[in-house]
Amino acid sequence: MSEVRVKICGLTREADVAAAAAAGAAYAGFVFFARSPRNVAPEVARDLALAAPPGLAKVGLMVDPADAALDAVLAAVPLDMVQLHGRETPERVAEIRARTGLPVMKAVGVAASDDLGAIAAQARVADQILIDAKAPAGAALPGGNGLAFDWRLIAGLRVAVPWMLAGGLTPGTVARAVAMTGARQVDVSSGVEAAPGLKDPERIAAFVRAARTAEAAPTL
Ligand SMILES: O=C(O)c1ccccc1N[C@@H]1O[C@H](COP(=O)(O)O)[C@@H](O)[C@H]1O
Repeated sequence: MSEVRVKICGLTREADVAAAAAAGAAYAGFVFFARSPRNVAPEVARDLALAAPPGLAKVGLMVDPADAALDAVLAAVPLDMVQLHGRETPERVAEIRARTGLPVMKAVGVAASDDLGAIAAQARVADQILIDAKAPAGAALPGGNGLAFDWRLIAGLRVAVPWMLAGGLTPGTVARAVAMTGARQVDVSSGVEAAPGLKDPERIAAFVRAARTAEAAPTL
């Protein structure tokens, strides 16, 4: 079985990009969302993206972006994928995919079994699905809250496109999350930080190691 692929999200400094690459991450995420402590201006993200070595895919995270915001980010930053973390409908996901010409990963928040239908609906148009913990009502951020959900809800789930598990993962929990869900890709932000927006290279390395040593349970 191939190794679990890791995305380190919310990178704000060149040293964090270097740490993600050195640890063996497959994806580096940049957040374009003003309310986030990980928000980066497009010009900053451009420098970070240019500092990323080949093989590290650059993902731009946006929340319900207007076309003008999308265009501004895409014009400045050499991205490999767009991550949509808002309330984008499947129709809007398809539109953004066509507009940007990039693969789109659509985040779906999960708190209960009722939330699982959205995964199948979005998988009809998105290139990848990010299964994240649903943000609590009134949360300032739709993601990046360091909260996990009940992984049993998605144990054995089949998704029509590649998917990634996110939500409150840490170096100490990621192996169990992979074993319980069968995830072959995982995404982390808060769990590898020294402070909001500042990654810790040792935690990044420990996370990637732990994710890769995890044995996934077979899907049902
Ligand atoms: O990280 C952020 O600040 C953020 C802001 C707005 C939407 C999503 C955000 N992060 C994404 O949330 C998940 C889970 O993060 P965590 O590990 O629980 O902190 C992750 O996919 C980030 O890509």
